[in-house]
Amino acid sequence: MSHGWGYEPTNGPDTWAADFPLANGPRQSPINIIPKEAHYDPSLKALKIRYDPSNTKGILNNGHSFQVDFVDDTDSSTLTGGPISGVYRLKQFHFHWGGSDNRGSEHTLNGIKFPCELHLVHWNTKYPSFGEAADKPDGLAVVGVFLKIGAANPRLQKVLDALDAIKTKGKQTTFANFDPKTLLPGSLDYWTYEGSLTTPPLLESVTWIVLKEPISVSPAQMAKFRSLLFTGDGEAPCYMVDNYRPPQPLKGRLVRASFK
Ligand SMILES: Cc1ccnc(S(N)(=O)=O)n1
Ligand SMILES: [Zn+2]
Repeated sequence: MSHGWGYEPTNGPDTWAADFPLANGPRQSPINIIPKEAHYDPSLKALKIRYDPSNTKGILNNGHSFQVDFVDDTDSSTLTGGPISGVYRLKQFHFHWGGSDNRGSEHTLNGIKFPCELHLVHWNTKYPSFGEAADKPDGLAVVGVFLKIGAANPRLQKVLDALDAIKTKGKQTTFANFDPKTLLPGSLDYWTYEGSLTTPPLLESVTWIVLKEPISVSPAQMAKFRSLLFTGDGEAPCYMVDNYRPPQPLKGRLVRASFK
């Protein structure tokens, strides 16, 4: 029985191309961002992010990360402006992190890894649903935020306090009235490029919007991320760590900056 994809040596990023040939495609993510090689584009608009905390639906351990899901049947939690056209609706947010503080992010800056990276996933409402949008070249927009070791971040705590209830794969619990905007840094300056989902099916449908300014996370808070399990109840436990894909070839793509 073929095991599913994951982040272990036997099923990790270097093996994904076997089942997901897009892994070697022309617009794969993440990438290493080299700020000096990014092109300032004065035509890029400011990001407009409006989230309604009452859209928060729940929190789930999906066996690869954990995600906070949002009701997306109206335009009440949206991303507009920035490099995108039209209205994109918030679907969920999740994180990627390392087994220690020297790794964990998917995007890197001048080759530097952060301990963690937040992804806020949005889909283009020109399509009827996330599922319909997910395989279109302009279907998704993901806002990426780096987490940097520093003071404890009080805005993360409500999310981290919910993790005890979703320790194993498949567990979910209620999670309500959370405003993901509180997780964003003060500056919304960003880099943007055309890329893909960073986990299978690796669909090349994502306009990436990576914020320049990180938010803080403490070592103790990172330990909380690492307390989750990849494995389900009754399976030999495997801690959920190093759930990140390394940077992929740029293949001639332009990385634009919204700031000088
Ligand atoms: C919803 C979803 C699926 C797969 N991968 C991603 S990611 N890591 O590119 O944001 N998001
Ligand atoms: Zn992600």
